[in-house]
Amino acid sequence: MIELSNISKKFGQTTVLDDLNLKVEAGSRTAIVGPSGSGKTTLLRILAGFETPDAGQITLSNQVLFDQHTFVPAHERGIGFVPQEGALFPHMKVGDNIAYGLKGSKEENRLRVAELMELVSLDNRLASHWSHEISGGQQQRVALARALAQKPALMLLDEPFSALDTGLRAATRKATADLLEQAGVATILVTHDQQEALSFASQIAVIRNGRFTQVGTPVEVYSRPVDEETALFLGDALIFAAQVQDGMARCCLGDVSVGNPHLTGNRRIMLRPEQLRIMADHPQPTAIVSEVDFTGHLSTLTLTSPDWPMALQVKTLSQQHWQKGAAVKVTINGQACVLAA
Ligand SMILES: Nc1ncnc2c1ncn2[C@@H]1O[C@H](COP(=O)(O)OP(=O)(O)OP(=O)(O)O)[C@@H](O)[C@H]1O
Repeated sequence: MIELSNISKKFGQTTVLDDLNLKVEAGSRTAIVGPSGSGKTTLLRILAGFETPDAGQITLSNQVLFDQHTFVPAHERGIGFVPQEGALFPHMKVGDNIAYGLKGSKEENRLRVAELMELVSLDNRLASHWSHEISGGQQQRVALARALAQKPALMLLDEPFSALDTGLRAATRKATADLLEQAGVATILVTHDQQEALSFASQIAVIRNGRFTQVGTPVEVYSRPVDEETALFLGDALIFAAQVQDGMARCCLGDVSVGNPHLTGNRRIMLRPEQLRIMADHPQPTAIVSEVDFTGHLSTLTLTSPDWPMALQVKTLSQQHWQKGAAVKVTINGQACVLAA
């Protein structure tokens, strides 16, 4: 569907995008996730046609959009773009915002606007409101409806949910994902929020300093991150020194499978906190709970043991028996991930 090959971009002497390659299949959802300043918006603007790369090639359904001889302008790309904020024209009513760019008669456009508003679950009566008279979540839906009006094959979303509060954010994200899937529109979402990326997309591209450090499914990048920085960026991680041999890693918590018999030597391994099983009232405890930070649903336990080189901090489901001084047994579920040296 859309394919980027060797895309690079400099602003002055600074390399902002460095040799990026990515494929997005028709009708699929990809999230580009990375810290502030990593180049996400620049990449999205390049795909939309608002910015020109210095090198590389972009093709959409086998049509070259950009290479050293070709530059298809934004309005000819058939790509929808919902920017971070300020997406709506303030001097236009909601209905006119959505109709902007529609080419039909007045009556045809009115019907199409009603159809699009229904698609994004907006009450049709809002069509006659000014954009500042509707909520942030509704404004995002209007922006989405306006982009969908062009029947794009590809939709670009630049942190479209960032201005919304937590509850509305999750609901709008789910509604957006569902409607784009129903419409069969491929989507690229840019976000610095790893949970948003993992929940929204079927393909995650992790970007750091203008390079993709890893591209894979949400489960792959979360449970098998390539390096420590990617591991920590995608969620809480426990990282240990380990001796790796014959598909097993020996670390301070015991032996754990790494799933790959070819890895050997002194390595660093990663576990996600949910892989630790912490049992109170066990006949053979291995650690002591030295701190409990209760935050409602979850508590952070600080665990210490004379056999460990350092204390472990583990976020886990709150339980009444997590008391300071409790003796616990700690075991590992699943496989550890061996990080790049
Ligand atoms: N037009 C420009 N001229 C010069 N430098 C720019 C320009 N646009 C972006 N940059 C720089 O490129 C780098 C990447 O910016 P970009 O906005 O793509 O990052 P981002 O990952 O989207 O960040 P954020 O999450 O904060 O929006 C930054 O260092 C930024 O200052």
